[in-house]
Amino acid sequence: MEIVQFEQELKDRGFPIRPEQAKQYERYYELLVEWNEKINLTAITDREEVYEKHFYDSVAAAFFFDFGKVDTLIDIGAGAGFPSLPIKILFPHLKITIIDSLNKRISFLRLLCDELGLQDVTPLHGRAEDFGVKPEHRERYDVVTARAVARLNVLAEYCMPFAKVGGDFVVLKGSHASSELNEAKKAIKTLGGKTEQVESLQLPTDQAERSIIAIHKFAPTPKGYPRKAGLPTKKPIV
Ligand SMILES: C[S@@+](CC[C@H](N)C(=O)[O-])C[C@H]1O[C@@H](n2cnc3c(N)ncnc32)[C@H](O)[C@@H]1O
Repeated sequence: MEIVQFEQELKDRGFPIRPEQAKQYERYYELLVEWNEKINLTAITDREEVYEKHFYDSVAAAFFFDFGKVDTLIDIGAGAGFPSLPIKILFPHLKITIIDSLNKRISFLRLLCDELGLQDVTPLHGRAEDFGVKPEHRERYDVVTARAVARLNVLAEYCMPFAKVGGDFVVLKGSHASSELNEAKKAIKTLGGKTEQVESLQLPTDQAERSIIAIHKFAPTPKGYPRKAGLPTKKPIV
């Protein structure tokens, strides 16, 4: 989608952006493409595709979940910053923590936040399973986000431990959301969650189907979760 369409779509959805925010998205695009030549960040490098499949797709979570009402957000496996950093540009008050197991991507995120002047973003290198048992991160966040990291039953084990009781896990998925949700029912319940909302939308020009799933955390995650690094993938909760 063209930049003007991106801005218009956001405006139509109730999120008009200021010129400084438009500049932040533009600079994000430039740095993504520049750094992508040195380290593998994304397969998508065309400007219009990045605006639609990375920026628009990320901020679409805000069409259904009110990030204005929360303060702290952690993004698990954010890679080049998706979905949390396009959301941060739209909601500058958010305090963001990012965890990714690839250190080169974390280095990119640090530089990106400096260049874009994004405050209160803390990128951390490591695995979700290791951070999720640390008292300073466990059950400390209002909202946990993730996109394109793992199937939902595995992802729930990575993400749910970070959410406060009363907080939410907002996950961005493609067209397989309902089968993944079925498969993840037991994991979500075991980890203290309950699915509250599943919303679908189509990307405006690509027409690809996208889903946003909001899982509410109503009870603490039992102590044994997350299990040791690698186990959630090897033996998902079924
Ligand atoms: C396919 S990329 C998706 C990146 C981004 N969320 C997006 O939508 O473009 C998956 C990312 O998750 C990270 N990742 C995978 N498993 C992880 C784990 N257990 N803990 C932390 N990061 C993980 C990888 O390093 C990678 O950067």
